[in-house]
Amino acid sequence: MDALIEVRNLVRHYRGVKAVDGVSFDLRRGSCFGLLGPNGAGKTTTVEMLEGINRPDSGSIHYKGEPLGRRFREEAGIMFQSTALQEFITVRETLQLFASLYPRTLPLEELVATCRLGEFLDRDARRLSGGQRQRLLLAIALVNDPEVVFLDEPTTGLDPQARRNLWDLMEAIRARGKTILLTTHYMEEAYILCDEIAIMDHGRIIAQGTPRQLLATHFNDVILQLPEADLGPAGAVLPEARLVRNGVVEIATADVSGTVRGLLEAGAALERLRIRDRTLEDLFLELTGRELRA
Ligand SMILES: Nc1ncnc2c1ncn2[C@@H]1O[C@H](COP(=O)(O)OP(=O)(O)OP(=O)(O)O)[C@@H](O)[C@H]1O
Repeated sequence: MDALIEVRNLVRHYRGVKAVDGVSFDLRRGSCFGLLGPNGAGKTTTVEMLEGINRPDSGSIHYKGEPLGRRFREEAGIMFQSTALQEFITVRETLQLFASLYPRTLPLEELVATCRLGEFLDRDARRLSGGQRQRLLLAIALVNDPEVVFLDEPTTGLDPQARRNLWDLMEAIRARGKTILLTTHYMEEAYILCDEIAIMDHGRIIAQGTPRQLLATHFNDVILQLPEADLGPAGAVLPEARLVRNGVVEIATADVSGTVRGLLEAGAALERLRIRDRTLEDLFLELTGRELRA
């Protein structure tokens, strides 16, 4: 897979704040690339520079080997975090309005079917639920049948069901060969949807790779979870790697048998013991010392 977009050494300051501090990556054709990070990491600023709506102080962005220009604008689709929808017009009219801005567009029926807008096509576009609104914004991003789609935190604020619905739509878009750049603070979302992930913090990429690669490179252990109340006297002799979350102790270990034996010998009750794999959330915590959703 070759690079559709090449990003090199992007830097962007806002009055003393280095929002983006030397970011480089390739967006490969047909892939879903995830930019992950906490609030203020620099994701939106990075995406806005790729979208051509925010100018870098330095660095370069090439689309199909050329600086961003008319070709890029015609072939890119953008789903903004918030788009002011026109008052008193329906979903159908909103789509027609956006379609009128492009020389080449997808047929309306196809957009409606892809984004499942059929049920509320004639409703005032401002009277939609959060999930319906995101589906409309996604349809707007697809109106010109783009090659590359930018999705900036598309599922933030949605309930779990609506989030899953949107994931299905994103999968369907990728299955049609589109290239996707997604920003999110949801690890699970990135893990499920993305071929490649870059984790950002303080304007820099601090880790990059496929979700599996990232976890395999950084971890060779699993997490044992046990309610703190069940530790009993073992609490005093616990291995160092422990973390208490909502009353549950987490013990990182590469030697499950040995650790379980040790806990039993030290008097812990293990009926409620759980084992979980490492997640991207753990990776972020390990790399930065902070929780991702801080
Ligand atoms: N227009 C602006 N003027 C001044 N500072 C800004 C502006 N936009 C962003 N910043 C600052 O730049 C940094 C990066 O912000 P950015 O919005 O790119 O992060 P983000 O990772 O997208 O965060 P979020 O997840 O909250 O959207 C933050 O410190 C932010 O306060």
